[in-house]
Amino acid sequence: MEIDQCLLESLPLGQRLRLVRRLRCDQVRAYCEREKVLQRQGSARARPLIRRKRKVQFGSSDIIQDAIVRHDNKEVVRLLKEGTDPSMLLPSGGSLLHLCARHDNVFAAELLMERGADVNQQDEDLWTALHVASACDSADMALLLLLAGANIMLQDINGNIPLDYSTEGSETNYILLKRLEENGVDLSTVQSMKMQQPSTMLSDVQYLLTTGGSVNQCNDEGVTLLHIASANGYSDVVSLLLKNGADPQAADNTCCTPLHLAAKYGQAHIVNQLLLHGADPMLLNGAKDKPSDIAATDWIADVLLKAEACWEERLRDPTAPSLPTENHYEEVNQDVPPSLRNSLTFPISKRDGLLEKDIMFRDVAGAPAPQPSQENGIEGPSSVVPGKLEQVKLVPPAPSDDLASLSELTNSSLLYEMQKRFGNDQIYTYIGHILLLVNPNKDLPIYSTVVSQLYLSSSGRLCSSLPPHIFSSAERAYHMMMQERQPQCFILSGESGSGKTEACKHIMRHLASRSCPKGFMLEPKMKHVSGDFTLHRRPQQGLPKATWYTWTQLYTYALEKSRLCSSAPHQHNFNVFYMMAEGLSAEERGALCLACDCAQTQI
Ligand SMILES: Nc1ncnc2c1ncn2[C@@H]1O[C@H](COP(=O)(O)OP(=O)(O)OP(=O)(O)O)[C@@H](O)[C@H]1O
Repeated sequence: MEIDQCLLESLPLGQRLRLVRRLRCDQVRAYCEREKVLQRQGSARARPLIRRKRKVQFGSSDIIQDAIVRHDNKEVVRLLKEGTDPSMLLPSGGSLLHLCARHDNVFAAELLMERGADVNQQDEDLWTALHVASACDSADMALLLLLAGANIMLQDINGNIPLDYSTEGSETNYILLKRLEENGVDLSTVQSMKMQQPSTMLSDVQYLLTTGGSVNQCNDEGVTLLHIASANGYSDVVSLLLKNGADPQAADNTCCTPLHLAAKYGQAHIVNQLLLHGADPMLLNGAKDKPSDIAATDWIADVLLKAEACWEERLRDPTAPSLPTENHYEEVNQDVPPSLRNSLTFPISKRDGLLEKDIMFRDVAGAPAPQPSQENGIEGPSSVVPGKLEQVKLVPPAPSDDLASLSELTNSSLLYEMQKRFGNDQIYTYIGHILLLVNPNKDLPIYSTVVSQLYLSSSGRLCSSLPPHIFSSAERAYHMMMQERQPQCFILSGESGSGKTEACKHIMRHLASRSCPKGFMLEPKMKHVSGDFTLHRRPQQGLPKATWYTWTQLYTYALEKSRLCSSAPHQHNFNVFYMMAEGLSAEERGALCLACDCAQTQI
């Protein structure tokens, strides 16, 4: 209904109001009609979508990997019978046999080898399945691989044979030594075989010099001979290169100098050599780290920090000495991961993976298992005995680490991935910046100081070669706090018993060791008093347990007392009550007035 404005103004007030009211009513009615039609159209469009069942389909390669990890050998047999390729390569360049060795699935390994899988297949770090079995101390697997003809002398890109990754005194170590003995190879032969590489490089450099070649030539990655020799610890080669004019400040494409690499890979003597030849300890690499920031050992970091102080002093006073005089070279090599000593000349970019692999698989038989958390859940870094080897098993990164990258994110694909990951002890998963945690309800060797240090980063960006972890979320929050100069807050939400308190302890431990690596104990301020924001509860029904971290203090606020006396349907009460109900004796229950039925009903 349309009204002429002039006509409207000419009407007396009472009529005008009635007319306008009618007009408004018409408008509202028309609006409601339109809404209804739109809703009908919307639901008509949505209905076929609901009826159409979505099916998530995975390739046979994913399914067989999953079956191997879960030890579902019937499934492995079925898939192989249906024609799944036993020699397929994994994204890491490894084979299904590597996966079997990683998860100690001897039966599946046998099946794969029967069907022609290559027992000596090497992954991109040149690890064979036997390297993996040795690192994981899987004696049965090592034996099987050796019986199937695995080459015990194959070297990885660091020149290490499987024996180098086995733990002295372990069964795997014994099997490997026995096999070497049977083949007439003694340890000195192995050693000299490994030493061949530096002498080959030395003679190559000598040849280059006699033919007038440049010692400063670099490859496509900007890596010079001095980078390679420094990273690998080839002292003689480094001396020769430096004597013949190699540039100690040469930077590769990631702005790393030979000093960065020597520091990072724990080559203490090379660090000394380079500093003596004028290498600048103040130069920053692409990640804005000085060599001292990425040093593999405290000793090297100390030497570099002293050198930095001298350089700074020299800027003020050019007559000051360029280097401190003391030298403790002999003390250092024990700290360097064995796999990184006596290494070969392989692309530098490869070496990061090896350093991490070495730490991931470091699993010392006889080494004490990680101690259960203290009452406050926070082991101060001071509690870690220096030099003690800790058990660490991180699962290598996988494409499913971030579910946000799945091409189709539905309930079923999400659940499938989470279940698969859980079975593989991958309890952490990203969805973008959110970290999902599935409570493993068992101790996993992924919270030691070594792991915490692995996740330290100078920029707050997650290292792509590390799997999702609560430490990386803590690290991110720390960097956000430093960048934005704003307090940061973690919201831990989940059902009772889902692991929020444990997660909180791990965050605290990481932040504590980051803020004071030399160690201090935090006050036990955490108390199990609060309720939590559960997954099922709407925000107005309960508030999240909120935790603020202010360097040394952790406050846990109990904001949800209602959960004690009036649980909503399908909601759990506090975990501790279920434990009490199950674990307390009749007397103890009586003393706590829990004997009657109403107490049971309460939980
Ligand atoms: N990351 C983990 N690794 C190993 N065990 C864990 C982990 N997280 C939780 N747990 C186990 O689950 C139990 C319950 O976890 P936690 O107390 O953290 O749950 P919660 O969510 O804080 O529970 P509530 O809401 O009742 O306080 C722990 O006592 C521990 O045994």
